[in-house]
Amino acid sequence: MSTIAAFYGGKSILITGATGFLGKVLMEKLFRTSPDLKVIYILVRPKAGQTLQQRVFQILDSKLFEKVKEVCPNVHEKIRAIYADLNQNDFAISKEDMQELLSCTNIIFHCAATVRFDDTLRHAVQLNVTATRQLLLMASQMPKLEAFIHISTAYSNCNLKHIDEVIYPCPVEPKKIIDSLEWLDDAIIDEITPKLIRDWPNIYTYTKALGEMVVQQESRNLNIAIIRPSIVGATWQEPFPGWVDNINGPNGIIIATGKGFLRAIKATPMAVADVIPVDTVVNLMLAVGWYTAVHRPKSTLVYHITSGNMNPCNWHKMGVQVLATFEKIPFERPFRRPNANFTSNSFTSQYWNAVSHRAPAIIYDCYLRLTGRKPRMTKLMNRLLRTVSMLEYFINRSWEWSTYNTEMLMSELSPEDQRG
Ligand SMILES: CCCCCCCCCCCCCCCCCCCCCCCC(=O)SCCNC(=O)CCNC(=O)[C@H](O)C(C)(C)COP(=O)(O)OP(=O)(O)OC[C@H]1O[C@@H](n2cnc3c(N)ncnc32)[C@H](O)[C@@H]1OP(=O)(O)O
Ligand SMILES: NC(=O)C1=CN([C@@H]2O[C@H](COP(=O)(O)OP(=O)(O)OC[C@H]3O[C@@H](n4cnc5c(N)ncnc54)[C@H](OP(=O)(O)O)[C@@H]3O)[C@@H](O)[C@H]2O)C=CC1
Repeated sequence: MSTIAAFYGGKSILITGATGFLGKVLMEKLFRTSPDLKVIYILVRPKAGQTLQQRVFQILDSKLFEKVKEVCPNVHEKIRAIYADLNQNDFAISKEDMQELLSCTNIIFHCAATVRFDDTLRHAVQLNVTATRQLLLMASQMPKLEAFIHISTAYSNCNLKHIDEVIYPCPVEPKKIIDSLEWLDDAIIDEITPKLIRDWPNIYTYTKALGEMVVQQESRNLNIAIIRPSIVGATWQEPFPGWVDNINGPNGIIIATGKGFLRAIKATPMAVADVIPVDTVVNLMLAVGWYTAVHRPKSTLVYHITSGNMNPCNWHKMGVQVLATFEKIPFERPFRRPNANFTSNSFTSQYWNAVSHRAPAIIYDCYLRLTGRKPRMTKLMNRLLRTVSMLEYFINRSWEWSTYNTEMLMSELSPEDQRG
């Protein structure tokens, strides 16, 4: 049996963000490879009219968990959904649940965050900074805690070209920002946000950098590690290839290309497409949890999980592969035949947006109106182009991430664990 899988046997694990993309795959891998773990606590909030139990059942009944049912038939008894809203300062966790978390938790994987690029600063600070601080305070009251694994992003310092596995200081102390947000009104916050985030491209990456500083400043005597994945894509191998459940990052753009909505995107074709499969990220998370708990490094180690220096791909190659795939396996009833290109400059991009995106959408909506149906294409196209505009920063640049710590960790693993 794998050393790492054996380590999680009998453990009580707390996962925040377990209902998210990364959290679900982490939960699945834990149940499938360490079915003798004691319990996984997940902080869940009601969403889209579903209760906690309904959300948990929906996740456990999904295709992603098919293999888990075979190896861990009592999985329902090993998962403990705890009501929590990270927007609330005390997470709105009941006294009884809090008592159980504080007294029983051995490992914490903190995945919860807002990953929206256009969130408000107030909401993003609440989730990506204040909630992290609150969880660290909780962790400091857990006598059995062996490791706290914080999930950040490889883009938390994307204002730098070369990024090392270290925590970089932010221009403004997180505590000062948290305190200011308590009395500033939204209008003032909106006005000062561009100046505050400086050369960060969006509020998401900026607040993830602040979150890392909070981890460093409030680590107390906790045994902590930070993991920075790049762009997390669909599963490569486990539990089966090609699983993804969101339209974030490349996923939405690829779908829009396949449906024939997107015909051109402003990208640097030779820029590194640093996409990393979600199961690869989860394998590293479990390895980091084991290493941090067993070897107890003297300081908070940062681990980059990126593909650019191991198995580099670029956006051109990815685009060609995407189009070839849709040639072989087309969507049903696409808006148009998939045929997209990268444009290199803003004027050409604006031209294609007008001619190949907005005009066809308007014409199609006229057709819908004439045939007595509700127009929807212009709204969808505007949303898609807004999404593309937010992603353009990341597809017109390349970064170099050092991976010394990740390589060191890999060298500590058994051959079986190195295979993941
Ligand atoms: C040579 C051949 C060339 C071929 C070119 C074409 C091929 C292309 C393939 C390769 C290119 C791929 C480029 C991708 C670039 C990836 C870069 C990503 C970088 C991320 C760096 C950081 C990674 C992280 O650390 S965190 C995870 C990343 N976070 C995100 O990705 C979040 C980004 N998304 C957002 O912030 C929001 O979704 C936002 C603001 C962009 C849109 O918000 P909005 O409120 O408008 O939408 P939603 O509420 O999300 O959804 C409303 C509605 O719109 C639909 N929708 C939303 N996004 C997309 C989308 N991308 N594509 C399609 N549809 C989308 C969504 O379904 C909703 O529909 P409803 O019916 O209203 O629910
Ligand atoms: N996806 C990617 O490409 C990358 C992601 N990351 C990091 O990985 C982590 C997970 O990302 P990912 O899984 O993609 O994100 P998702 O948006 O899929 O999941 C976010 C999770 O956070 C939870 N959450 C958000 N707000 C609250 C709240 N107020 N109270 C309780 N829970 C809340 C969500 O719960 P709910 O289901 O109720 O909304 C969900 O479980 C994040 O920290 C992100 O920064 C890093 C690099 C790349």
